[in-house]
Amino acid sequence: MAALTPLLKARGLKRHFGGVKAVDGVGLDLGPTGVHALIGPNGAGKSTLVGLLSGRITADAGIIEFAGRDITRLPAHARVRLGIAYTFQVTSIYPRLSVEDNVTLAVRHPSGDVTTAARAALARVGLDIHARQIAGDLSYGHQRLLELAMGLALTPRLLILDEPTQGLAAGEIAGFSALVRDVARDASVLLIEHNMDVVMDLADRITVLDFGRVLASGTPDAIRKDRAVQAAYLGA
Ligand SMILES: Nc1ncnc2c1ncn2[C@@H]1O[C@H](COP(=O)(O)OP(=O)(O)OP(=O)(O)O)[C@@H](O)[C@H]1O
Repeated sequence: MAALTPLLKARGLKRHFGGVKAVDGVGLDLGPTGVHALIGPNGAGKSTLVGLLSGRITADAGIIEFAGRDITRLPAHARVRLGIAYTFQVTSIYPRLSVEDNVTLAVRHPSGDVTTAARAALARVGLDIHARQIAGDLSYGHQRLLELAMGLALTPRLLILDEPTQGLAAGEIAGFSALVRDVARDASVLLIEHNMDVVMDLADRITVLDFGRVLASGTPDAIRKDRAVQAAYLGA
């Protein structure tokens, strides 16, 4: 994998908010497949970093390349078109619309058969039987699956999941993890996650942020053994 060109490559990314160095010189390589987890204490800069990668937040400095192309200044919608999908930390569905309409709306540029893509995405997360239901009536766990379907309908090359298991029951987490593992077979998944069991179970690689900087990056095993990570984050 190290010899392959990464799908996404970020170097020297910076974003400060007043005196707060939310992201302060971060480099990141994401492979074309697999799960890369982004972890770190509250306020470490995880959400800001994914905001920079998805284009919702503009960088003060640094460079982001996606599939060999400089996307640093591209707006978010153009990045979606290139294959970067993003699901939010809080549910972002349209509660009054049907499940299927939510997914159809998520596919912004209507080239190709949107309905087929929407149905395939719903089937993949197991919500096809709820397609006609009003999204706001779904259970919380199903709403999170709907969000995943909205991301998958874009057939992303990179899927960014911001705390996807937050608020899910243990049984739901197992199902969700299986799905993420399946998605990561042919796409890159960047997972922001506080649940360390989920991280250690799913991640091929982990990057640890602390105070807006990369504290460590490596395999789950290397991260678990890393002294600086233990001291700053894992509390071991
Ligand atoms: N729009 C903003 N304006 C001012 N400060 C901000 C803004 N966004 C983030 N910050 C600050 O930047 C730092 C990093 O925040 P960020 O949300 O990226 O961290 P995080 O690792 O995602 O935290 P959490 O795990 O709690 O979601 C924090 O100190 C936060 O208060």
